[in-house]
Amino acid sequence: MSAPDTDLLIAGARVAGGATDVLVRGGVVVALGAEATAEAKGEPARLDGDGLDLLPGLVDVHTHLREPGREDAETIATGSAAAAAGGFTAILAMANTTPVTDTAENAERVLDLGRAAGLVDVQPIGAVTKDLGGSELAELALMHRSRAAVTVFSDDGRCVADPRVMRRALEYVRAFDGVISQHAQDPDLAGPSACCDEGELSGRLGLPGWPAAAEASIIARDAELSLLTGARVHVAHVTTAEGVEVVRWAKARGARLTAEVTPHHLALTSDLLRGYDPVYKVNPPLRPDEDVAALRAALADGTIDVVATDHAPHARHDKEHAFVDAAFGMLGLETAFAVVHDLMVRTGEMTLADLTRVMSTAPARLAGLSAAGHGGLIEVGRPANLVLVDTEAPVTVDATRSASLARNNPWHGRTFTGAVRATVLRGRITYSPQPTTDPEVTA
Ligand SMILES: NC(=O)N[C@@H](CC(=O)O)C(=O)O
Ligand SMILES: [Zn+2]
Ligand SMILES: [Zn+2]
Repeated sequence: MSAPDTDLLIAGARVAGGATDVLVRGGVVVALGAEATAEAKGEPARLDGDGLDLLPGLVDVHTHLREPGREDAETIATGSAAAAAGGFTAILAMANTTPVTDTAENAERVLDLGRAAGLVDVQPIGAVTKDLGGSELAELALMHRSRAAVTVFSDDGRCVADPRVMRRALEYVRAFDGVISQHAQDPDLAGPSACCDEGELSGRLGLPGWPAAAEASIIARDAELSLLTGARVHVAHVTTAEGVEVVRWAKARGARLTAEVTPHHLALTSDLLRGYDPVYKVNPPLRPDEDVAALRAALADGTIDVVATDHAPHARHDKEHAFVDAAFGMLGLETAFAVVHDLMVRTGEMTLADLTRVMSTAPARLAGLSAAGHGGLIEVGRPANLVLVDTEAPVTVDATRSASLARNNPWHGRTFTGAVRATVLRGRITYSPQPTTDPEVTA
């Protein structure tokens, strides 16, 4: 997507603490402070940053867009709009579409659809195995060498359970410093109908569960395989205290292992399943209080590197079923900033700079998007991928008003402190609910 012709002046926002003006031209930050206002040409588009904080655009390493295959649940365009509304400037699209993103051609198609939508950079994730089958490796190197330049691979939705397949995949991606994002859950440790945390509650609800050991054992195995191969492993959606402990141990041993947590696993507990509402059905499942507390502590102390949404849109007729029959997954792009800010920053467990690290800088680095101008500092010469946030504003989530096509939103009716006021992709305003002097450029 080309940069807009007019300048963009973001006036008076706090950048790393101090209020300043930021001038964007040709998609790049060209001046900060007094120079920004002085140098602005003609009638620049304006964003009023008074009382707001300007951060590098958020980056999500775990998004499910349902295109191709399930455009009734989400398209690349609607998912991109949800991402922009959530303050994201780049998202990684998971491979579990129909067809699966397991070839260079399929990856390029996702990339091109993302560019056509033009609201966020959509970077395809490649499947580890053909058709997510778990046995035969997908075209890893071809996907990497394609225009899509795939560096993150995942069979997410499924665990790469076979250790020999995981080892071979790691050996392949090590050649170009790729990374495998693992849905860490041993399928042999739970029946095929598992749908909640295995524990006291699953017994009471009469639902089959996944034990924490199913997560921890795969993380431990993959840490060993990372040490063996020298390749990078990323643990998708960690959910248990045991899992966190294994991540800590793996890092202490020097494994090239990173880990992510979702906003919903940081905020919601398995108690919510008492009402059998399928909106709370997600894979891996919501866990009890002790696990949630361990996840928050691990995010705050840096054991968990990134927050990722695992945005998983579903059509109504797939989600609105009896609990056991409903699809797994919940929406997350539009609410991630509010939830994480409210839970971790407003409470004092993290600073806004920490949030920027876990939601922008670290995910950008993980996905190899730093060079493309995601994450990192707001400084002259850097691409203007930015988000303007209000850390004081209350936001009440209304599931009926969403840029996403889907409505499986677990946050409906909840109020959080922290709102996205505008998102900027290479100087273009991709989301802005507030009036600007140039209404033409508002999304
Ligand atoms: N998170 C989910 O519950 N569902 C995901 C798959 C996944 O992330 O494992 C989906 O594709 O719907
Ligand atoms: Zn998953
Ligand atoms: Zn997922």
